[in-house]
Amino acid sequence: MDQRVTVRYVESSRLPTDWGVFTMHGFEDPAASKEHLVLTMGDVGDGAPVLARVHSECLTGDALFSLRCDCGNQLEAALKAIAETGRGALFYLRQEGRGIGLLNKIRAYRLQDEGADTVEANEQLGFGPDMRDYTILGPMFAHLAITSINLMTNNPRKVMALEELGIEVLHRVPLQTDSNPHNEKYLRTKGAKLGHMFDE
Ligand SMILES: Nc1nc2c(ncn2[C@@H]2O[C@H](COP(=O)(O)OP(=O)(O)OP(=O)(O)O)[C@@H](O)[C@H]2O)c(=O)[nH]1
Ligand SMILES: [Zn+2]
Repeated sequence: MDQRVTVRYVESSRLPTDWGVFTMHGFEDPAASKEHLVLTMGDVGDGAPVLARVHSECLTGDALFSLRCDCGNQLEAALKAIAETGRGALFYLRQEGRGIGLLNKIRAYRLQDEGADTVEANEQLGFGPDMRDYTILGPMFAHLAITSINLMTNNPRKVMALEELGIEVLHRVPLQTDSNPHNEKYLRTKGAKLGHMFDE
């Protein structure tokens, strides 16, 4: 395992939602001063493949109803799918703004307001297009004894990152939600520059 990964399990509790009652597991990464969550339903440690979502924090989309992206809709769709299946895991990683943080995301949005796309905006700020590090997932998967998943994502790089961690990704389950006039360009750029797979 990566020597820098210091993620530790802390505690679990119930988390009732509109779609069902999840168990919420808290993890801390003291070296990075980050706190991560996993919501599970059912017995995810029994060895059978688990329906899973690895969701990156997007405060604006997940909590503030922003139409600039598809994050809030994806979060809701993933939780619903897990509840309908009765078993699954949603990893909620505090990697806001593809790892650049909330305030830098606002800087990037400002550049996008002036015409840049999401990749150009990151680059103008001196960041790579996607600064996320998925190695933090290693201890979280190990704690939950999940070794094999069906992953809800449109991002093939996420699939590769998980396989590199030793997690078997049996299927990629597309997680597409409706576009709107505010996120059309964002979704187009993800498809054209970041490799995301979308059906027309
Ligand atoms: N830097 C930056 N980050 C953004 C922007 N819009 C959304 N994000 C962040 O992007 C992350 C979500 O990543 P996405 O690229 O939308 O999707 P993904 O996780 O790679 O792929 P899926 O699994 O298909 O959702 C969240 O952390 C958001 O905060 C943006 O314009 N600039
Ligand atoms: Zn978002």
